[in-house]
Amino acid sequence: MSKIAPSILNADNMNLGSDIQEAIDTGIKRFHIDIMDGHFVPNLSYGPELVKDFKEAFPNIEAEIHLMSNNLDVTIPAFVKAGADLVEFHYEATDQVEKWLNYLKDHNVKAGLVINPETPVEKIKPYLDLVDQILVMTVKPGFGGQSFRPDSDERISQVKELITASGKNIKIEVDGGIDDHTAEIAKNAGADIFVAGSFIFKKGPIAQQILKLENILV
Ligand SMILES: O=C(CO)[C@H](O)[C@H](O)COP(=O)(O)O
Ligand SMILES: [Co+2]
Repeated sequence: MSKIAPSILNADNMNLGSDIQEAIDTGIKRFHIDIMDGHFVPNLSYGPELVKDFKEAFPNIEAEIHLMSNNLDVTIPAFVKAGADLVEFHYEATDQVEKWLNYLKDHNVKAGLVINPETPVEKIKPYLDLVDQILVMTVKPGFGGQSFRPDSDERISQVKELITASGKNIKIEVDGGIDDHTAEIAKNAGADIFVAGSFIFKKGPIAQQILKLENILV
């Protein structure tokens, strides 16, 4: 299974279905859908209708929701109802992390916890029994096309150590500024899943860009 989760944020909105299909044709099984609420981050993106349409069009492909919202009472139930396969929300967005991780488990949706670059890595420790995935942000959330932060490899290694010590099977995902150079840095630090947006959708033919990443990640 591909370790790459393309972020559609920088895909061509007027040709979104065909951009997604082109990526699927290379073997992609999961897409990363960035939800920005204009409040937790200073940008706006998609709503639950997009996720519903995605699942209708591509029922066998995973929709991973990166929820950049602090209005979780509204947004988590809405994206669960829309058919999300995995929802990852920010540690920084709520003081009810445990409640929302349990909500996702109760609804048979995989649960991820996201940490921003400034958040101490140890903050994830109390939640390792409840998560399927930890997303280590490698840029400040809110915009595509930023540069991978140079302290990211150390943070990924620290998350890896915490997960190994816990004995749990939790995936580490990285998001922000991933290309065929930074993917290798993140991989060597212990990342399992690689989100890439502008590298896949803006820097060349989609299939060719995915292949460049696959070659690094084998
Ligand atoms: O969560 C995100 C931004 O907040 C995006 O997933 C991320 O930025 C991907 O885009 P790129 O690969 O262009 O950095
Ligand atoms: Co994202």
